[in-house]
Amino acid sequence: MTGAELISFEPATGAELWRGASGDVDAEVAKARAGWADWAARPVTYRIEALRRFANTVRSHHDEFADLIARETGKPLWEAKTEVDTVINKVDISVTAYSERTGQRRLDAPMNTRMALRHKPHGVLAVLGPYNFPAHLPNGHIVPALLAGNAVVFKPSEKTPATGEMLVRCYHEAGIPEGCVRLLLGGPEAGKALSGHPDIDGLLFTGSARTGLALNRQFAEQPEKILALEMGGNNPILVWDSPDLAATATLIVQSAFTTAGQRCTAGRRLIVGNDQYEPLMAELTDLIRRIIVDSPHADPQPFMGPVIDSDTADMLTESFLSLSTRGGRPIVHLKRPRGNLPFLTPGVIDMTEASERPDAELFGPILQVVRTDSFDDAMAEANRTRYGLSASLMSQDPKLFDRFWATIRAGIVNWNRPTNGASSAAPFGGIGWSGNHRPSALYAADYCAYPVVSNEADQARATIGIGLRD
Ligand SMILES: NC(=O)c1ccc[n+]([C@@H]2O[C@H](COP(=O)([O-])OP(=O)(O)OC[C@H]3O[C@@H](n4cnc5c(N)ncnc54)[C@H](O)[C@@H]3O)[C@@H](O)[C@H]2O)c1
Ligand SMILES: O=CCC[C@H](NC(=O)CCC(=O)O)C(=O)O
Repeated sequence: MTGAELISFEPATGAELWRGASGDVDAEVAKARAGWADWAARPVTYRIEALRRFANTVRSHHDEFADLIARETGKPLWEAKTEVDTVINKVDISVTAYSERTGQRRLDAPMNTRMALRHKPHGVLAVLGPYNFPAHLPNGHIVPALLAGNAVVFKPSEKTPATGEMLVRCYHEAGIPEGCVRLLLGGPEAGKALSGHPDIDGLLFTGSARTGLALNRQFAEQPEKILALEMGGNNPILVWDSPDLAATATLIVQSAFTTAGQRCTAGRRLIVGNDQYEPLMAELTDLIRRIIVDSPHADPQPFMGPVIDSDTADMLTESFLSLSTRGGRPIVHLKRPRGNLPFLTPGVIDMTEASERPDAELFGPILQVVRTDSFDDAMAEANRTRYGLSASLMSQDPKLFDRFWATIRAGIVNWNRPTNGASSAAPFGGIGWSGNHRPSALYAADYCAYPVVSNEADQARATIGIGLRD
């Protein structure tokens, strides 16, 4: 039980947006436990219908919801609208995934018997959400979890409690029982108490590698609990013999700076052959100069808004400086144009000659560039990370893409496409410090239920034919 006050501020103005009290972990878990059995016992068609009502409820609040997300995260309104669309679309995608991956079907069986494969829910699942997609990403766990028959205790990021609250309100307004989806407000301490609670059956997490690794340790001796970790990335973009460098530059900007670089799949490291370096930097700097950084509701709409808060902006500014003190050469300086407000303009820094290239996810609009002589060196550089979420090759050569695909260590491997903007209709996840081999999106169905195989016959029949005395 905490009860401590929680306040969220609009990054773009610094104004207070929302204020409320942190929740009571024991009470929320107990309510979910009490609500679970009835929900799990309902036929899946009932749960599908309830979730379709949820999609319609969100649709009916579309503009209000997008406005809130834009205010609370600082992302542009156009982008917040796409986040709400993704929340809505998640329902149909999850229904398809449920039946394809975890529904029920017959398996081959000996004569006079049957074998059935069915799936059961785990029970009460905790969901911990990040701030960058405060509705879409937790919803990407919650919808498949509910569909499979679990109850959920959801703790949104302490930086986006208002969006978390609105998401849960939509489930309840749609008639999903209050015992099935519980909202727990609070910060990391509430997260720790929830993830360590003895009465949860698993944890579905989206957030940083630092937190994910701590959770991995916490769950190490609890094999009975499911743990799905969706974490960050230090994602490479490799440019090699790309014929249209203007188009390539747009894909790089889209990868690195959409959502002010606050996407787990953002392109963080640009690796480029020496002969294309100069013309590519010219295209890139031209394009970056045209990027509008402004408030979420500004007209014209900006490409990107501020980062989430001033502490984060301070940390990113210091990180950029620290990269230069290690020998990085700024190509486009990261700037903070509006005093203490957390607006940042994109920064690009050449790290080729640096004494050290730290393998850290800088979660903001910073792109590090490395030049190489050979494609092999470029591949080695791309794989020089403990993370492994997304990677892109920009090249016209299909043979290079074959080599890239075979050698790169990542869960999303793209060709002449951005590192981000992944589809909900495909599996989504990474390796290394990016996840624990429980991919989300289409494959979220897999970690929301466990398979149960039944060998069945209508009546008992004698089966031992040999080895018995008369
Ligand atoms: N792979 C993905 O799908 C994906 C998607 C979005 C964001 N991310 C990653 O999320 C990060 C940004 O989000 P963030 O800063 O909110 O992440 P975070 O790890 O700081 O927080 C995520 C959630 O965990 C809680 N938490 C923090 N410390 C905890 C602890 N010790 N025990 C239990 N709970 C704790 C937070 O309160 C929050 O709800 C980035 O690293 C980004 O790459 C990953
Ligand atoms: O910040 C991390 C998510 C980024 C986003 N990925 C998805 O939305 C995956 C699809 C899903 O979970 O439904 C992206 O790649 O931009």
